[in-house]
Amino acid sequence: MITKQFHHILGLWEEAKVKASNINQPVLISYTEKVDQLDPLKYFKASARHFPGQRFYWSNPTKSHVMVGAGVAKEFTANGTQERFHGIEKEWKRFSGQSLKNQDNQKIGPVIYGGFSFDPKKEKTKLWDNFADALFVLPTIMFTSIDNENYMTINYWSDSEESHLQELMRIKEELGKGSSISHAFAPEIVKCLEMDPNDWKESIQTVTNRISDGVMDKVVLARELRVLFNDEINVDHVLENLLEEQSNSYLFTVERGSDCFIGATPEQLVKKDSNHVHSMCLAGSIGRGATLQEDEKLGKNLLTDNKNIHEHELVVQMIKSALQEVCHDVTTPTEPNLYKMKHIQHLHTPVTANTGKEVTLADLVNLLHPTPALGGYPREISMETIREVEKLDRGWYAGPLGWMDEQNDGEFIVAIRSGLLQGKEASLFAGCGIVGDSDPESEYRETQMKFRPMLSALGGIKES
Ligand SMILES: C=C(O[C@H]1C=CC=C(C(=O)O)[C@@H]1O)C(=O)O
Ligand SMILES: [Mg+2]
Repeated sequence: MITKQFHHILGLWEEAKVKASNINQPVLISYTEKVDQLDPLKYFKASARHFPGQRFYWSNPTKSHVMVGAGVAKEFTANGTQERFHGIEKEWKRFSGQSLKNQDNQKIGPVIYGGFSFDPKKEKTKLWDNFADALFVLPTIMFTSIDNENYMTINYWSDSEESHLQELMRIKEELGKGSSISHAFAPEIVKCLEMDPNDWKESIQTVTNRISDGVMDKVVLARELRVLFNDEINVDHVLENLLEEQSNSYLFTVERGSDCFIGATPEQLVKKDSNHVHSMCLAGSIGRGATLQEDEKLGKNLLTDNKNIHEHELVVQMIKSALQEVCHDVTTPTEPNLYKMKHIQHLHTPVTANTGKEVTLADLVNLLHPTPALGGYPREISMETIREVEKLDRGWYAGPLGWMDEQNDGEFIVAIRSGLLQGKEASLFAGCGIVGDSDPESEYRETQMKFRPMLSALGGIKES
């Protein structure tokens, strides 16, 4: 039976075929419909059956924006340093600029999502083989929830087969029902491997010495914790735990075959919504207290601690001056406030600005990444120092991860508090901002604290 909806889908397909032959390239069709309330996690779980290893999850801290993508309608990649941000944007524009849609809702349409490695110049290891320096996906099917309104989008091409469109319709109906399979048994940790803590602390000392010599002001050094389990890690289960425990963070999951990059980050890099730009300075950390009084005391200590204020201020200055290059009305409060999550609290300064039509999302990411919250200050010398001193392959850890739509709006976060899941292994990453008076021992403890969100979601630490 041909439904009215399928008739519409076929109609757009016929229209796209004509357009494709005129412009001599395949034309993308993006069909969106409003759907009833649907739990995004159930949708994410359900999509594993048809799109194993090809799922994406994104939610902002307030959950006013949730996206779940599945399948690959098109992939956009770039490797190496040359213009990777603009390269992806340009290629996406080439297709999205010619796309056909079934409705004029400017909010919902085709979206690509993905991420960038932290530093394309760093020597690569095999660990991140499945994650290119720039990799974005236009999903086959996407669920979007914006301000509690829910939509399903299917993306197909002028050169698709009719049988493929029928199959898409069928899968869309099935996914709309969701799946509530839950996994009661999480695998157990067999072993945790880390580089010798003394070697890491020595590298902190090397950097503080250089900072004291006036070579630079700040460098962020990270370390990796490799966690081995007695069984395969279940992505759905980890995401479910993160959703429960890290409600004040952006949550993200990018599956690439048997690998999955997942995390719960509090840190936004940039959001562009028409001419409005938002960014965030997040640097300077302390733990959470067991009682309200203790917690407030810790927060107060952080707000008045000179080392942390300096670590934070370098980020504020850099983000403000980077945005001032292409924006006007760059505004921040004069003092940082506290951003609290389950295991940690940070100094936080929100930034807003306005920009002109000619400025693109890639321009903004290119200007901002890496901020001194992940790289250091000044940028070049701190990046060279990380390449030289840090004994790990960051891959997508601390890189920009996010989405862009066809109006060139979108949002990128900084992919920290994250881990790469590969079968029975998880590689977790955590870093901290090193300034002149950093103490190696307390920086080490700070990274331990930053591993906790992922360790806990993996079932690795028992919460008190
Ligand atoms: C580099 C990380 O955190 C950054 C973000 C917030 C606070 C930070 C700090 O206090 O050192 C770091 O700059 C990480 O979590 O791996
Ligand atoms: Mg710090």
